[in-house]
Amino acid sequence: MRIELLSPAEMGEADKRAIEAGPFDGIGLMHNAGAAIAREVLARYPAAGPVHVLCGPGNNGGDGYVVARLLAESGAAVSLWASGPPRAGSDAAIAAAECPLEPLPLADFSAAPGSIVVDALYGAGLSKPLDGEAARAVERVAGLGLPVVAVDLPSGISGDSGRATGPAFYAELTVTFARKKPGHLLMPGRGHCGEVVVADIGIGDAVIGGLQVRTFENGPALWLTALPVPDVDTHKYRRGHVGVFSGGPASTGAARLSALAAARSGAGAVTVLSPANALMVNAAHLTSIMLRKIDDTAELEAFLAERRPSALVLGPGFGVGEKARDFALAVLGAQGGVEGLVLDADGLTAFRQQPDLLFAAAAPKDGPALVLTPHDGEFARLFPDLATDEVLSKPERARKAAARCHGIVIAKGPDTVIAAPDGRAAINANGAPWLATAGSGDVLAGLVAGLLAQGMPAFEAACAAVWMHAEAGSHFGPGLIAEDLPLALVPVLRALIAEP
Ligand SMILES: NC(=O)C1=CN([C@@H]2O[C@H](COP(=O)(O)OP(=O)(O)OC[C@H]3O[C@@H](n4cnc5c(N)ncnc54)[C@H](O)[C@@H]3O)[C@@H](O)[C@H]2O)[C@@H](O)CC1
Ligand SMILES: [K+]
Repeated sequence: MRIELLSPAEMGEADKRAIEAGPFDGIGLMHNAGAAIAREVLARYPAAGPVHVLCGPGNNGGDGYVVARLLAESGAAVSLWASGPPRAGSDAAIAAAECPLEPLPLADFSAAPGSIVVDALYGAGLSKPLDGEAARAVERVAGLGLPVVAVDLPSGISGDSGRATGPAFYAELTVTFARKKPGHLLMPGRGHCGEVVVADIGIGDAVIGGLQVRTFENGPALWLTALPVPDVDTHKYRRGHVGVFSGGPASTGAARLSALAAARSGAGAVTVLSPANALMVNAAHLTSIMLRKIDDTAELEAFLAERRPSALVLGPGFGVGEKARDFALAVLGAQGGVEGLVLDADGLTAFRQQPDLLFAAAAPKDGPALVLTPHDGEFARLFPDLATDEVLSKPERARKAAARCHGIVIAKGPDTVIAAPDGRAAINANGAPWLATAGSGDVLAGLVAGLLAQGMPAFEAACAAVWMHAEAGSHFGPGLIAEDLPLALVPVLRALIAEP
């Protein structure tokens, strides 16, 4: 698996352990890093004009000296601009000494149109916003519209959080080492990186494996083996039964979108649980999906006992209030059979005054799994302190929220993060802007429930649902509305199930 995302601290540790393990020492790794970047520059810009390499004072700058030397050796016209000499005795100082080019002061940086910029100012060591000559260099490069190849990370972007606390380069290509970092996938970092290439610089899989990394890029490698595939002799109720709570007569569509998605995900049976006054509206729009009247907790408990649904969705179009809270707590307190509850939209907002009530109900280990699917606004309603903590990255926020609510948190957005109470987190990177459409979240909630109902573990189910949902949206593309999504899941599922 190469889906681990290394924080800058973990990457530093990987460097250290790789050096201890050999065969490469620090300067050896730096030579490999520089060579990988030079190779990409030569391959992608074969007819390039002059290349301007901007070097910072640390080891990111060290990589830059190697790139400048190798490009010059290959016959390219190279200018070297440095913010100052590297620290004596560092690997960067060795790389600078090996580079025959005379560095020019970064403060004087200028370049003609048609040039290429290699950004080796700051990488994993970024500790404060870019200012002074580095900030001016970012401005000049942007003003000239020059293509930028970033070494490790575009300078100004945090590898941990993807945040830009000040000016930052916009790269066309970012070449990073061993594994991606969270900052390559989190916004706004992802938008600054351009294409991201991961170069092997001699840090082995065994070294990475020894780090016990808890952050991953979301993709099939993370959950494919847990994806439910029906046995030949299966029965519809063995494929899981999903119940989706419907809102009143004027807001039933959201529940049906969830129900359809649950059905398309492979759940054997799906029932829309409707208040009496919305039964006719729901009945007029449902065919293979079943319908049952539920107006109060007693009717809900009877349904849970008789029909033994394996997962439920509460929230889409449901309305905010006591009924939402009572139903959610009744599901979480159900004895046996219920694998999970997906709480979305109104189901989340309903607990804004008393989130602890919800979190306590999800605490028992043998109870149904809780999956929350908040967008930023809903997240802030349930976890106001975490939402306003500017120090935390999005994965750290989601992790803390997951631990607090004893459930899986799907923190939605262009860089959706899925986190588990045990500290695992996955960052989704196949999101498509087409998904920003009304009802898209209802489909996601149904999809999670459909996978949960088929026995997929909650973290894996949440990760798989987010990825498949995004994949379906990207495949469909322009014109997508939420009604299209359940059917657009079919080719995505087919391709996954066909994978060896
Ligand atoms: N042996 C190794 O450790 C290897 C490191 N590599 C490179 O080394 C980089 C990390 O090197 P460093 O840890 O030296 O860190 P950087 O080169 O990113 O930063 C160097 C130093 O600059 C200072 N600094 C940070 N942000 C600043 C700002 N905005 N303005 C002014 N000064 C600032 C800090 O004191 C920081 O330690 C990686 O990104 C990668 O490019 C690669 O060569 C692979 C091998
Ligand atoms: K950089």
